[in-house]
Amino acid sequence: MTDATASGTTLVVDHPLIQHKLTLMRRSRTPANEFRLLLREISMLLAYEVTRDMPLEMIDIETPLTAMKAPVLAGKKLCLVSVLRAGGGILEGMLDILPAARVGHVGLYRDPVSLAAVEYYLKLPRDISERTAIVLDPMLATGNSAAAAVSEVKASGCQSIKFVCLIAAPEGLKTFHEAHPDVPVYTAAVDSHLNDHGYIVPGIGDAGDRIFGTK
Ligand SMILES: O=P(O)(O)OC[C@H]1O[C@H](OP(=O)(O)OP(=O)(O)O)[C@H](O)[C@@H]1O
Ligand SMILES: O=c1cc[nH]c(=O)[nH]1
Ligand SMILES: [Mg+2]
Repeated sequence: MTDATASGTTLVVDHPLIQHKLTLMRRSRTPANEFRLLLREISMLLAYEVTRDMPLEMIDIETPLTAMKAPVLAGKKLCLVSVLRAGGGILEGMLDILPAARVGHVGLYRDPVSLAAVEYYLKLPRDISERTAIVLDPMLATGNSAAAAVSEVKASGCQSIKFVCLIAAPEGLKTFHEAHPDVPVYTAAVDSHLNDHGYIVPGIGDAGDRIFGTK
């Protein structure tokens, strides 16, 4: 499902396999090892969707039987940008499908009181301006972290950017699209709302804590 407003595009990847696996992730009793595996599997399926418009070119090859023209990926190469920590959970599955992609990292945590994104690390490939960047973070809650991560990628000169998450909140999508109307958001679900602490409801809880078992 695609929701395109004047201020930006949200694509909800509602494939039944993704929806089934997301339900298993949401359950509070799902242990960290299963949670990580499910996120990795969903990320492979999201990779399939976010790369759907990658251009192809024809090259000459030889099969054991004959010569033929066959399609290979053309044009801009990819850079996956993982928002630490929780973005690492999506990065693994994306790299399974896109092993030749370069990888950048943006370290951000959410100030628990102001809910502002605080940056503590940045490392992007030198040639990122020649690539399409796919920024990865499972949660888009207030949208502050996603908007800050994409601002860093833009500041590096990259002009072709997509954002991939697992769950987004309507409030955060509005904030994000207003800040970056040119960057489409791919998500497995848009949930109901944010609670008073900025957590997505019904959500999955704190993605980083659930991936790494830190709570
Ligand atoms: O949309 P926002 O309101 O900014 O919230 C989303 C951010 O919160 C989580 O990170 P967190 O700050 O918990 O850091 P962590 O990945 O280290 O746990 C999540 O992974 C996002 O980066
Ligand atoms: O619901 C939320 C909101 C922010 N960060 C998370 O990990 N989960
Ligand atoms: Mg966290």
